[in-house]
Amino acid sequence: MIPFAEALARIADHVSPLGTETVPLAEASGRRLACDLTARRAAPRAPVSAMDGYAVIEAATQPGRAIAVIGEAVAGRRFEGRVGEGEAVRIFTGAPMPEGSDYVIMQEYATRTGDSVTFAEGYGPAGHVRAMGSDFDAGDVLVPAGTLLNARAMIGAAAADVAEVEVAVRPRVAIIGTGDELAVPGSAHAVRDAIPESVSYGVTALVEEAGGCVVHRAKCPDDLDVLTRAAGEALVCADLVIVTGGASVGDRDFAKPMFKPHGLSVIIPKVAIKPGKPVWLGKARGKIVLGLPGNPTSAMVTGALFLRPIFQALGGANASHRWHSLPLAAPLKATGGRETFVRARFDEGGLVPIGNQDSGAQAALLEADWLIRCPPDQAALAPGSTVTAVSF
Ligand SMILES: Nc1nc2c(c(=O)[nH]1)N[C@H]1C(S)=C(S)[C@@H](COP(=O)(O)OP(=O)(O)OC[C@H]3O[C@@H](n4cnc5c(N)ncnc54)[C@H](O)[C@@H]3O)O[C@H]1N2
Ligand code: MOO
Repeated sequence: MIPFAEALARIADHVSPLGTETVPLAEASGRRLACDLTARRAAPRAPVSAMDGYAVIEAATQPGRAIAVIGEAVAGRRFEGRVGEGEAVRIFTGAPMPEGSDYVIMQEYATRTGDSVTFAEGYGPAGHVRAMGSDFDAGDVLVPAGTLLNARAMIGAAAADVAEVEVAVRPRVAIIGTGDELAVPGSAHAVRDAIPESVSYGVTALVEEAGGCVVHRAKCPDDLDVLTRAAGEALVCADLVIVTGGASVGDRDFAKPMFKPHGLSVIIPKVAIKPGKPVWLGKARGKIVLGLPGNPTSAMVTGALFLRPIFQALGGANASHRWHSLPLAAPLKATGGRETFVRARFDEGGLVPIGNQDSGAQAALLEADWLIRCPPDQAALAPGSTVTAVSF
């Protein structure tokens, strides 16, 4: 059994990048960026209006005095002339500010009569002008290499004005669920002693969130021959094979033995964490194999803690977690001899450990969106204490 920090270090040491490919921007969502994306132009490229209204010279404008409207500026087509004192240009949101103007009065304060406009009291103090470069400058790195292109990052990528992006090759993942008791969801109720196979569904979602693609799924009984064949098939079609269950010490725990004939070398044997100490990592036929414990909560906790760094490493990024220092809003129990990841939810006042900390829990997972990282033998903590946590 090795400490969690050592397990993360071994992932960084043993999991190599799969390489990169270029894809059209429209297909880049969910992919991991391989190179920095740099802005070709500032945004805005010139000062622009933030409102629909009238562009004027602030110092030369006063409420109640009619001024001449000399033209129009729209987003994508500027007014080519110059605004002078006592003049206004009709302007719309996003339009470049006409030369000479420095201020936009919202149309809600304007009364238009033919070619002149009068403004009501109270239009200030904001001038509603977005300064050139106020969003970003030419040459700024908008999206750094290694970023998983989520919704917000896609905006930055497109704003960088690129048609295609270089991304990490999407890891192909196979998931093998092991256990005689497992039935396809929808069929378990009809079979005595069967349970719905839930873990692979959660693991699939974790894989997809991390930028991977599940290419193969199998659900196998605890039969070493069957499992060994399943391991062989999975190793052919995937870059990463995830096997769930059978990781412990029971007579029918075959997760490691099923990979032995395929040349398994163990990188992480088990990890001194709670829950999930049976989690393991190895390599077989040049592919990464991750073994997750069968208990659903243990599988999700270890999945979250290990899949993220594995995908980062496969994608050529630094393998790391984003740890947060957050306050406790409820008491936290003392930890035992293993580093412990307490499932918690975030309330207004801070983190609240959820009631059911059983590693076999399924229903309680829905409540928990944070993991509190507790060192071994930590004393009980009172509300208000600061803890280290990672999103779950
Ligand atoms: N004598 C010992 N027993 C156990 C130890 C130990 O150190 N000594 N470790 C315990 C810990 S910790 C865990 S975690 C579990 C993990 O065991 P396995 O990885 O071998 O998991 P299974 O025995 O196959 O299953 C455990 C539990 O989870 C259910 N399960 C399994 N797969 C799924 C699935 N895909 N979907 C839903 N539920 C699943 C299974 O039915 C069992 O109830 O071992 C402890 N034992
Ligand atoms: O560590 Mo196991 O994953 O607690 O039940």
